[in-house]
Amino acid sequence: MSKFNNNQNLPKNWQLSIKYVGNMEFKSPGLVNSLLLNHKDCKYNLKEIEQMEKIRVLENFKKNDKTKTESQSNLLPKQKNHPIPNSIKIESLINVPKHPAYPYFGLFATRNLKPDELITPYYGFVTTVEDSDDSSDYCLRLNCLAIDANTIGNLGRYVNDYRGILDKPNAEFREFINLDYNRVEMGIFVMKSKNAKSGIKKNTEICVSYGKSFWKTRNLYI
Ligand SMILES: C[S@@+](CC[C@H](N)C(=O)[O-])C[C@H]1O[C@@H](n2cnc3c(N)ncnc32)[C@H](O)[C@@H]1O
Repeated sequence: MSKFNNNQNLPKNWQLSIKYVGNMEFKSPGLVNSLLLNHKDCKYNLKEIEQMEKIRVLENFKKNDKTKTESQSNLLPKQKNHPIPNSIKIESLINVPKHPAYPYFGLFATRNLKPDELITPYYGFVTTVEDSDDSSDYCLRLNCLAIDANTIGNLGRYVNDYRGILDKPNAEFREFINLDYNRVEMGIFVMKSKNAKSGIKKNTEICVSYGKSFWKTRNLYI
């Protein structure tokens, strides 16, 4: 067991060299202010806030999948941990040599996921964009902040890009408002669709698009 993950329930196939977190871990406490809806330093304007989906994340996950909340010590005051979702799992690709992310991991659905459903928030180590590591394969922008799940993260860090796996992405990164904290977060959502039959079927890999610029800097899929 690594020094990071003592006394914690970890998702199956979680790599022990990575610290599992059920919430964002801010480099300094003040950074959260730019995400807080009622804070003077909030970086989002009223129109942007109005347009974002508002979700009571803990309630949502407890209701859909009967997940339990874990406790953890090094969070900001009043932060609870997001439960490990039961609706997704990390799968090793060690026996899938044709998979473009072989021999590492991918994120898969353990039940049918509905169109537009929040699959998981994306958590990791949060810094300003200036302080972030450009070369990280796990780094996402959230306005003036960067969430890097390279060494600290949750299940979201295992989502692969669709290229070479699916014809098109079945999920997407999207900002939303987590009403548990009244703050903006980044989430992985099932693609929206008017067709109730779409969504993501059980045991399918969940794949987003990282965007062309991600691959351009890595000289792949260009
Ligand atoms: C956020 S990680 C995804 C999880 C990663 N597969 C793992 O096991 O940790 C991003 C990295 O996964 C790999 N990857 C993801 N999607 C890929 C794809 N479609 N083709 C090739 N490599 C991919 C690349 O190495 C990329 O830099």
